[in-house]
Amino acid sequence: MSSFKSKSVFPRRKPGVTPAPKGALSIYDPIYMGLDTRGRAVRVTLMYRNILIGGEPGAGKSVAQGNIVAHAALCSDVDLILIDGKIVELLPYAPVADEFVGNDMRKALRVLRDLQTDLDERYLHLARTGRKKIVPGDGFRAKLLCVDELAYFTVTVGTKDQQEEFRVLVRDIVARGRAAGIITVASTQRPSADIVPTSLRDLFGYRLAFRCATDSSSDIILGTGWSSQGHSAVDIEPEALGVGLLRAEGGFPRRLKTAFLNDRQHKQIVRRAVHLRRAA
Ligand SMILES: Nc1ncnc2c1ncn2[C@@H]1O[C@H](COP(=O)(O)OP(=O)(O)OP(=O)(O)O)[C@@H](O)[C@H]1O
Repeated sequence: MSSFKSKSVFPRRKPGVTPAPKGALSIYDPIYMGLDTRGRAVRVTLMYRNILIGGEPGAGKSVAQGNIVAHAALCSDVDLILIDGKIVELLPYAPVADEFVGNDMRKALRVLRDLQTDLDERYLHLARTGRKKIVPGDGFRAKLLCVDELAYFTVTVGTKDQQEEFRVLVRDIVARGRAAGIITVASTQRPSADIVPTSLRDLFGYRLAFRCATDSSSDIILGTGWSSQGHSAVDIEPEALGVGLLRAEGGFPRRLKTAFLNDRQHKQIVRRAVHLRRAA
């Protein structure tokens, strides 16, 4: 995968807020995810948050993830770090990514280690300035880390040591990233305790469960106990592609149908994002 564009790693930008190019979005803006059962728009604000997306194969995870990445690509204030074990889901966004990693464990680990170093720098900056979170003007741009599919890197490829390092790095980035302006979007088609252990899943402020095979898989995404209260992604009809249960920190799961961008629309968004990012 070495032919993918790879800019110098995590450049530090000059302090001060550069005016956004005309028409650019912001990662501080709510991201449009789709419609709820009453036809109302569902939006999530991912800045200072993370989102875990799970569900059985073909249920709609990549489409949901694509909506988030599309929004982020059109923002002038966030860098994209895309890790895609399946390669094809996020590849269209490689031209606007600071880092794109395909099915390459060594590169994935290198990129995550760099991100962890960046995280350390951000916390040092917070400690020095006596503040609790990174804000615009700090000289640290927001970053969006998207990992598709967690299981690929934690159980399928690489050695046991590499898989463990991957798990530890992702957990640290999810745990400390919030305040530091590093957002994680992680997807899995295997919502099981070994892929998404409690120590990891509890760190996600947003959970999005598409159809799951069992109540326990659904609970792994949404949080323990929701299925026994009648909120289970098992109840989503198999033909209801793109229908999921979205739960925000402290809230009830809310049924939504995600917005669907086709390949042509993604291509158009990437072209626009390339233009916006050059102008930024
Ligand atoms: N919101 C939606 N509206 C219409 N169709 C959708 C929607 N979401 C998903 N689909 C349909 O379902 C198909 C599978 O969706 P998607 O690729 O997102 O599944 P997935 O959960 O990522 O699967 P896998 O785990 O195998 O990668 C899409 O190609 C599309 O045809």
